[in-house]
Amino acid sequence: MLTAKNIHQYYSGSHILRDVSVSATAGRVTVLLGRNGVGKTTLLKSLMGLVPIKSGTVEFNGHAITKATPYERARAGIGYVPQGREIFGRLTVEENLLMGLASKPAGTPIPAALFELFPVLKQMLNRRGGDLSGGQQQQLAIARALAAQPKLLILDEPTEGIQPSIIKDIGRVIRQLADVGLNGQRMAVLLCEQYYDFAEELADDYLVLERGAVISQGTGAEMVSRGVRQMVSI
Ligand SMILES: Nc1ncnc2c1ncn2[C@@H]1O[C@H](COP(=O)(O)OP(=O)(O)OP(=O)(O)O)[C@@H](O)[C@H]1O
Repeated sequence: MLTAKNIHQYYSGSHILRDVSVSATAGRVTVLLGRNGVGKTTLLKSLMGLVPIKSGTVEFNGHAITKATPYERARAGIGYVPQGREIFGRLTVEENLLMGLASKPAGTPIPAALFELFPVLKQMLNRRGGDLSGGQQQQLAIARALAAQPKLLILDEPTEGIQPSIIKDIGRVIRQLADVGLNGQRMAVLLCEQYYDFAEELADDYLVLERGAVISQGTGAEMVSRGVRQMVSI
């Protein structure tokens, strides 16, 4: 579904991503791990087109999207949940969800399946985003990215600052999205995560970044034998 090859990225002269290749496949959760500041967010932003890559290629469903704008990538079927959630605090939950439909024709409804995944959002439709707890905001951010029914969901550290019970719910949702999708179509999930146990439990595939380069990758089942926990521990 998504294939990115040989990505190099720089921020004002510093080499941030070094020849990174990554792919994501329908029905599978691919986990991106690495310590603070190794370039994980930069990689996800590059895949979403939020920062232009210096060199390398990105293909989505067989089409080159290397030069596509974030809007075009959203229209092509990529959903993005940014680090820190970026909820519109003054807008209601419903309005936040409608923002997720910006790439769809006017009048496209919010998929009812979202409220089955996150029942709490249904009860809070008229509350302001800023009045929700951190965990509820994270659920809202995921639901907003799902509103346009993407084929690939990219999540940047969805467990950051979230209480354990909601982390469990989010983990269940991610598994369900990969296994059966929102409406029966299995999704590809690319998840950047610092919380190792959560990552290991969900990973069908993994890759580890260190100083902008991939130092290990394989299937989720190989994470223990390859010592991935030690690679990312501080
Ligand atoms: N806009 C920017 N301009 C210049 N340097 C940046 C910018 N954004 C990030 N960096 C630097 O690029 C490197 C990679 O940052 P990035 O946020 O991608 O790392 P990360 O692995 O996601 O870290 P974290 O886990 O802390 O979110 C860091 O050294 C960071 O300081």
